Amino acid sequence: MAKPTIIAIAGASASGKSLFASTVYQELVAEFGGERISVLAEDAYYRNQDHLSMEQRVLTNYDHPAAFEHELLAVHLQQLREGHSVEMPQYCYKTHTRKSETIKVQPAKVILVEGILLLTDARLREQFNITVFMDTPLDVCLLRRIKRDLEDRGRTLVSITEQYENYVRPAFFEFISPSKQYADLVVTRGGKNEIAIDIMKAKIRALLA
Ligand SMILES: Nc1ncnc2c1ncn2[C@@H]1O[C@H](COP(=O)(O)OP(=O)(O)O)[C@@H](O)[C@H]1O
Ligand SMILES: Nc1ccn([C@@H]2O[C@H](COP(=O)(O)O)[C@@H](O)[C@H]2O)c(=O)n1
Repeated sequence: MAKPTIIAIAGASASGKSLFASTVYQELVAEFGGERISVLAEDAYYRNQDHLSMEQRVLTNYDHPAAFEHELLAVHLQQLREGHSVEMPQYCYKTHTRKSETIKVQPAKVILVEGILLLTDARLREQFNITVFMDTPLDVCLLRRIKRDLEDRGRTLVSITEQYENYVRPAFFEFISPSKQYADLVVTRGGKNEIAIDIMKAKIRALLA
């Protein structure tokens, strides 16, 4: 197989990365089938915390680069680049650790990967051929994050606001926002920006042609 093109989609929490990646992925799978494009999530590479108590897990700063096993993600991207499948971990936001099952990700001509800190790590940046930054206003992200964390991640309003003030907002200014300099493409208005979705699909179609 010819070397794949790895496309990274970064940006703040709840900026629309997953929605953008999954919309592009699903619409292209409908056209080309599932064998030519794969998706990975940086969140799947949060460090395993099985050895910690629940009280300790809650105290982890999940917005700091140290929370991620980026070294494993870099190895997996390299293995996919070389045409090997990988076992991507699965993560549970309610237990703050990995599930016991993994998901097999097949090598493909185009690989999408999305996550908050992807562009902050030079080892990962080396692997990316195209980089995208979701530039959604932080107040919009916060409102979406509150709704999502209440509905999907088993959080309370108190825990969401404490985590946001202590970790999420500071990490945006320290790590995420400065990493925008590494983006080839900056997308405004989140994961429903249809023009940006069409541009990304057109680029991928050209790569798959
Ligand atoms: N442009 C948009 N308009 C309305 N809702 C959006 C938009 N982009 C994302 N969302 C919603 O906001 C939430 C967070 O989006 P998501 O793609 O999961 O963000 P991220 O992966 O960056 O954390 C989801 O519920 C998603 O459906
Ligand atoms: N146990 C965890 C792990 C991560 N988070 C938060 O998830 C955010 C990253 O995921 P997005 O889908 O929002 O990009 C990050 O900001 C962490 O704070 C968490 O709350 N708990």
